[in-house]
Amino acid sequence: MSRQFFVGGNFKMNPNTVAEKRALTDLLNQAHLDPSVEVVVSPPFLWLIPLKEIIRPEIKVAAQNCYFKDSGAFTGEISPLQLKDAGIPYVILGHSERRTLFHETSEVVALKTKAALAASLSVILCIGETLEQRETGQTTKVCSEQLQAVVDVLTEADWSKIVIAYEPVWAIGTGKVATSKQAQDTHADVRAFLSKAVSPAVAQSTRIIYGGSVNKGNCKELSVQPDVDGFLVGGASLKPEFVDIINSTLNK
Ligand SMILES: O=C[C@H](O)COP(=O)(O)O
Repeated sequence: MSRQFFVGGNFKMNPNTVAEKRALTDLLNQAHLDPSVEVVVSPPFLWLIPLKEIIRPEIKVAAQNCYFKDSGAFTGEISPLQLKDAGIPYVILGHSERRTLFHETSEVVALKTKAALAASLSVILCIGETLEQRETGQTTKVCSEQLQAVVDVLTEADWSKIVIAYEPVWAIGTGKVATSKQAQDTHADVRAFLSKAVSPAVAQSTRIIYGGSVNKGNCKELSVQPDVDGFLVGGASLKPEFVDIINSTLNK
């Protein structure tokens, strides 16, 4: 089964100025983008709706987080229903910055994933190991445990709206990209886990994308790996090279 290549731009807490926002929007609106690639950009909450209104229609937008309740006294949070009502189709959940800096456990990520799917959002579900965990041979175990928490609360049908982003923590924002072999091997392990824990059909159809220091220099080699179905791009998604990354599978 062929899986549509997916490129997400996670802007994180950027950009800060109107001029930078305009430059980024103009870049994406004017570039030639491979029409076969699903492109999703994820700005900070404040910019979600304005960006959605001015970005070319084939580019979708994603929130960078949401809570697991529909409404109520949860100061500072945004609910999946509010995102849905605002016409936001995707949400990123479980990013390592949320797990580390904001102490989100795999169980909380699972609750958020379940709530987002219940609100008919699609989810970019992030998993990944630290450097110490990789060096002690725990990569597969860590990724499997992070996924198992989500498997435990979902049905098989729910997986059609999930894109898994494998993002080794040691490669995020460090300039240290995983080698194409490291990425391929881990993606293959994640797919094998899905096959056992959910079903072979879900394993075959679920997109597993790579994130961590992706740039225009390394995207092509990563993109040809059979289990790499796209990218979640941080720093480079704020730069003109994001267009090269979106187009990385052209003429491959
Ligand atoms: O969500 C994106 C990842 O955190 C990757 O960020 P990066 O491309 O800046 O390393």
